[in-house]
Amino acid sequence: MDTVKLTDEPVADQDEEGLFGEIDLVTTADIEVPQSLIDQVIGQEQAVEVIRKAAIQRRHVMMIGTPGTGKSMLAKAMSELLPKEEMQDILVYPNSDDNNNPLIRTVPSGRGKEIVGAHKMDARKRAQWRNMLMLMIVFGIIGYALISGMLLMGIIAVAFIFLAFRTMMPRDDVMVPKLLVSTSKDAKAPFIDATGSQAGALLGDVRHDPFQSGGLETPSHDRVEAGAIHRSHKGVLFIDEINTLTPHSQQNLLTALQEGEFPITGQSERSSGAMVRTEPVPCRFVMIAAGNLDAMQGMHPALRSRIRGYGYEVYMKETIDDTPKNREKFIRFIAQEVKNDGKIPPFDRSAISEVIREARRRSNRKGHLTLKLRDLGGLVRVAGDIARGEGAEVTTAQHVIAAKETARSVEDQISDEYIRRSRDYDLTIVSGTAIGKVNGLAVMGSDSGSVLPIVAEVTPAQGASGTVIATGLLKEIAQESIKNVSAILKKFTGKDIRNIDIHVQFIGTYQGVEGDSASVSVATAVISAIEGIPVRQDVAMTGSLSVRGDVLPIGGVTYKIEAAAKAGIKQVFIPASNLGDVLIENRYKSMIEIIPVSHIEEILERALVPENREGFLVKLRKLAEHAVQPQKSQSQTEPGVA
Ligand SMILES: Nc1ncnc2c1ncn2[C@@H]1O[C@H](COP(=O)(O)OP(=O)(O)OP(=O)(O)O)[C@@H](O)[C@H]1O
Repeated sequence: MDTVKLTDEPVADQDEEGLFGEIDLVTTADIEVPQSLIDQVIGQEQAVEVIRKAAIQRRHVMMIGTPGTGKSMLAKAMSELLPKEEMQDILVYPNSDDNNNPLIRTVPSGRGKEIVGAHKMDARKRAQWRNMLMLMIVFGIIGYALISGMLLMGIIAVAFIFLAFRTMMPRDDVMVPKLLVSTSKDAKAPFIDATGSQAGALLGDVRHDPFQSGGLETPSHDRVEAGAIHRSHKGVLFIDEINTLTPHSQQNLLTALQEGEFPITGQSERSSGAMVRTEPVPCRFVMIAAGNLDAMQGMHPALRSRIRGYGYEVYMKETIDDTPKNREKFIRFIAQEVKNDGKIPPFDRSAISEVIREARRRSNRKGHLTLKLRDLGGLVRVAGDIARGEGAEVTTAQHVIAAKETARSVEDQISDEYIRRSRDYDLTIVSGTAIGKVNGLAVMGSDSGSVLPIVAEVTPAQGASGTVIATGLLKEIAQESIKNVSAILKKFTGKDIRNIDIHVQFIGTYQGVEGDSASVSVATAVISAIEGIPVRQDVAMTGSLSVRGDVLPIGGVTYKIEAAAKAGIKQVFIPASNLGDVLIENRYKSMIEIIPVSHIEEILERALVPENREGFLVKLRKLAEHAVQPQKSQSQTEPGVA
């Protein structure tokens, strides 16, 4: 069993040669940033290929993946790639036969404004003519009244005429069509983001009219509003988190996709707009639906089937291999973010190295770089802002390191706060020994670790046979993993656990425990409780456990080790197969010793207090020797034991 020495050399120095390979640059200003959006996409080659194909054929696409991996960027890029089409303006006209069924007309791009302008001009002329006529009549009456001395009668007649003109003559703007969707001739295909839209914003709406009579009403065609599906006519309609749309909206969206046109009606039942329904309005858009895996479950099956039948589904990658070619792309990514921001100074080689190191760290996987580039872009911008604030010409590694401190996730900040609180109340003890208590490790959110104390207690069985009772906010996999621990207990304690109930408590699990990475800690805590051997509290551990006691890899190892170091833990046991994933910050390296392990026995040997463990270890070895003979047949039955 080895402990791991991590050097304290700044990474920029360690890596710089290998990191930049053939690339000759002083700062990111030397890197050329591609013009088109699709060429700016990093690491999602498969998605890029799908988008290119789908654009040529005008197919729909569903992109599933983690937020910030470039889904909306690809959707925008698709609108740039769509084959050039004649754009159309959409107009809505009053219908003299049925006021509640406004008419829809499409005209070539740019004509819509001209038509509405011409109608308005006409209406203005008619209004001027009418006003002139009214003035002439009024002056005539006043003149006659003055001559004939019937002034009072004259005033009454003028008022009557005025009212008659206002209420009985049709209003001139009533016949002016409304420009529902306006496009310009040279514009690219529209890109409309309808994420989180209510039914009205998505499918169009007709506004309510509080004055529905007496000449004060607004004509129904004037109250019609286009929806995102209409505004994206001949372009791209992007909907992220598609599962958040109501089933009713999804059903209507499906109809719009199938028909290529969709009438607009008032979406609120109580509004006067609900009585209005236009002729079908064209909406031939390409839909890009996006979301994480949950989105697929919440999606209307018919809508999903429509996309599958007439388009592509693509899964967004979360990491890419850490190869020279991919690192080159990452350098270009930093250059892109700097250029797109426009205000921050370029990054020098040391700053680039630091960002790439962070990309490795955030990938949570050995030999990989993260593709959650929105977050990484955030780090680039914060580092740039710090450099700019200092008036620096270039952004350096120091600025990136400072940015990492500033741009910490809320989970990370909460985790610190939790560590402080648990110290105040002695919830997490990082020194001395205790029976049945182990410092486990957990991940909060996606990038923050925390120490998770686990306590076990053994009592005589209440029922016919012993049970394992776990408390704390445990999700399904965590519950399952605890059941599996009983197989280990039989093997490692040699005791018949039918006569005992084992209680396991996860302390302070406000966020809930997912996954089975606490199973080594549970096993150690329970063995300690059953055997009455104290566990060192200055150690922490993480790892999944096979029913045979092998320690299996887990996620988030870097963040877990950092959390243990922050809490004051001196040694941490991690699965040996996770060793390559460890990319902890330099400042933690001298604070903690990392011990890779392959089997629970290695943990027990180290974590149980030496004075008390010898008898147990001798027994353990004997049990292991016994187990060698029948191991083959036993291993086939073990997985069923829980
Ligand atoms: N693959 C990528 N290549 C280059 N830049 C990227 C990539 N992914 C994300 N980015 C950067 O992150 C920003 C945000 O990404 P984007 O909005 O496309 O993510 P998303 O997957 O749509 O996330 P969400 O689902 O939360 O909307 C982009 O504008 C871009 O600057």
